[in-house]
Amino acid sequence: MRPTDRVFVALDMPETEGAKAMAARLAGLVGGVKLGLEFFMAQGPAGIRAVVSAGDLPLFLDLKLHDIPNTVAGAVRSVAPLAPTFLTIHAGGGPAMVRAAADAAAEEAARLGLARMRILAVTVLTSLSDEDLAAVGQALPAADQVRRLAAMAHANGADGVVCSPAEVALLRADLPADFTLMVPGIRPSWAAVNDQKRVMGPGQAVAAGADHLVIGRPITADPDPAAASRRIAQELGA
Ligand SMILES: O=c1ccn([C@@H]2O[C@H](COP(=O)(O)O)[C@@H](O)[C@H]2O)c(=O)[nH]1
Repeated sequence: MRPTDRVFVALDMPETEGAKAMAARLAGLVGGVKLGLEFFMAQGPAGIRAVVSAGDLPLFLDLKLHDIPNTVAGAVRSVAPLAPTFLTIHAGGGPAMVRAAADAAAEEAARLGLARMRILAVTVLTSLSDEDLAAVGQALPAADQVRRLAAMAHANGADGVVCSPAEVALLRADLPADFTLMVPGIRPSWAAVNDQKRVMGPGQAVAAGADHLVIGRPITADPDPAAASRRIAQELGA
């Protein structure tokens, strides 16, 4: 994999034209686009299609589905025609929900004749610290909770997890090499940390074993997003 292919740029914005322009500008400098709740709530599936075709890049659809198994399976079927490479669900939805999502992804791919989207389970959001977890009644440190959720997600058919860079090395030791580690909370030394709590630089995260990096504001809020992407690519060894 080329170093730039590891990076999914998070296009957290509500407007199609802005997201299309950013995707087109970054084509060749990143491996794919990540579209999430802000964009999907505003523009829906039609907006997603427009952005993907503007950059001709793989799609990571970060909807973080979290509901009862039947509802999540239905949502997975509903987004399958968008042919995302990756789709997120929340691991906290439990074993039956993870299994329902994985089964729905496989069934729908076979029915539509598409490549199967890879289901990624979000473990503990990178914006949460150990203290934040305690405040919502989770006594375990974040790293322990991430390990527990990742093992559960793997056992129930998920293709990988979303975790912070701080847990990558632990999960690499626990889980098979083909279990995808998708890693946000990436902050080059020159970028603001913002609301993220468990962060690391891009080079360090890949050295620890991350497959893909999710990077938003360090690229999209930079006055020159293409130059920021090139700086990150250099740090990854391009
Ligand atoms: O635990 C998580 C899960 C998802 N994200 C998403 O990644 C990007 C990060 O954007 P930055 O601007 O680089 O902070 C964003 O779209 C989140 O929704 C995450 O940060 N942490």
